[in-house]
Amino acid sequence: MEKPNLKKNQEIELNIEDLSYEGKGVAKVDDFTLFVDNALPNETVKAVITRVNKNFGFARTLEVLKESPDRVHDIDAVYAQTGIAPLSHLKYDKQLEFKRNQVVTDFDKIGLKDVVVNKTLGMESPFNYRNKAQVPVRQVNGKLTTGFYRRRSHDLVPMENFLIQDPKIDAEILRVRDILRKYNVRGYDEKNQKGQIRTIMVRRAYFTGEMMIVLVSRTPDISHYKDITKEILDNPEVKSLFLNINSKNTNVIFGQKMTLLGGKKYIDDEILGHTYRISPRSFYQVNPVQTQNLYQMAIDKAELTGKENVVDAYSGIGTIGLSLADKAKHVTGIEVIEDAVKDADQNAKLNNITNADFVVGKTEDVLDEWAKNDISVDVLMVDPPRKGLASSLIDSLKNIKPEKIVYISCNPATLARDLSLLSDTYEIGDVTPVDMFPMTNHIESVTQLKLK
Ligand SMILES: C[S@@+](CC[C@H](N)C(=O)[O-])C[C@H]1O[C@@H](n2cnc3c(N)ncnc32)[C@H](O)[C@@H]1O
Repeated sequence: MEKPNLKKNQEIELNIEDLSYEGKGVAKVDDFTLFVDNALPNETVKAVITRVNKNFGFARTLEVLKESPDRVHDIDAVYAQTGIAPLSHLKYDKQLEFKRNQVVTDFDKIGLKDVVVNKTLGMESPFNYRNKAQVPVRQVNGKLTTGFYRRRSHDLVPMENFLIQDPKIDAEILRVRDILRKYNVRGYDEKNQKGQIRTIMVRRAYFTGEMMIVLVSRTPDISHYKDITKEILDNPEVKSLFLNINSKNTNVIFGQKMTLLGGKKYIDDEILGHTYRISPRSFYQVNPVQTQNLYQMAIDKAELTGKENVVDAYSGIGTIGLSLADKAKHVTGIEVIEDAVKDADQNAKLNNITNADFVVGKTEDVLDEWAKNDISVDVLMVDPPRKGLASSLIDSLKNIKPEKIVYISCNPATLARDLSLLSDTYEIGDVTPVDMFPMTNHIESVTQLKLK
């Protein structure tokens, strides 16, 4: 392939042919692929080239010259330029179609052409759903400012309405921002490694309204921190306030040191009628409405009769295992983060659940031990991170042979890979994508596997 003579900052007219996995328009210039922000298939756009790599490049739409009927107009184009809502310019029903098509494509690629992929289960109201915000903070024009990153950069786009977050979280971010401004606390200066606050994290429990705030600072020396603590806790919904110190030049949000400034160490929320305790570092699903739909679907696919030993692998704070405990003989959760396991143990007690316990460890290590010791599992629920299941875990599963596996996935590519590896031992049921992340390109799905 001859690389065309394209340069950064060059303006160019492009015909968009497809939508990439990341939700970018795909255009070809003499067979050279450009990924274009805020562009849809069948559109012609005027764009500016933002990067040229060896085999592909990136561009940003400046003007839509010929428009797709699938484009949405009433949402500010600024959202499509940031990583927070990269699909907000696409009609919602088309977003759901796009997500289903991605799953179909990934299954086709791996050779699982016969697996049925159902329609994506969407939301009735696909905005303001997130119960957690991690908002970057910078010093802009001499003021501590909150917003979101422009895509593929750390440039802050100042924002007050974040479109997909709980509006009470958006309001709280502005209130905290103003308190910090009042005491002359500075926003982070990434380039010069100066300034203080780099992120404000807010979690708001959907069912109880309790809020947790974590101020992530480059340095621990925040003057007036007692006044700041008092004013932040003046909002009676804020039940927990932490200061986290992260002095490294890194994309990882939290540093090692997490100090409680005021209130309690956790907040409580409810899912499917159970109460959960959530610590700042624990994984907790971000879309409360769809989480209940997702969990219910997963529990239904487990087809429990009350006699089963169930493993909830990648259990987080125990939400899936505890939601199904009353339908099983016993539940064992496996989770690598110790704090989350402590939360899970606490959550079992809080809900008077006596047939569930949780172990700290990697699922692949724990189940390898179980395979060696002939410990049986009737039903396995797996909800791994994006990288999917370790290959050693697939080997252990072929020895342990649970009757059923329910696979909750947040990455259709690794789901397809893992199901293909298990397909000699398991019958693969239909796959249902569940839209946990409207306006973004992220795809969650649930599948049932039955031992052949
Ligand atoms: C997608 S989250 C699911 C959590 C939980 N099932 C829920 O719905 O809230 C994945 C979880 O797996 C944990 N994790 C990551 N790698 C792991 C591993 N190898 N073994 C066990 N847990 C792991 C993470 O800490 C995280 O809590």
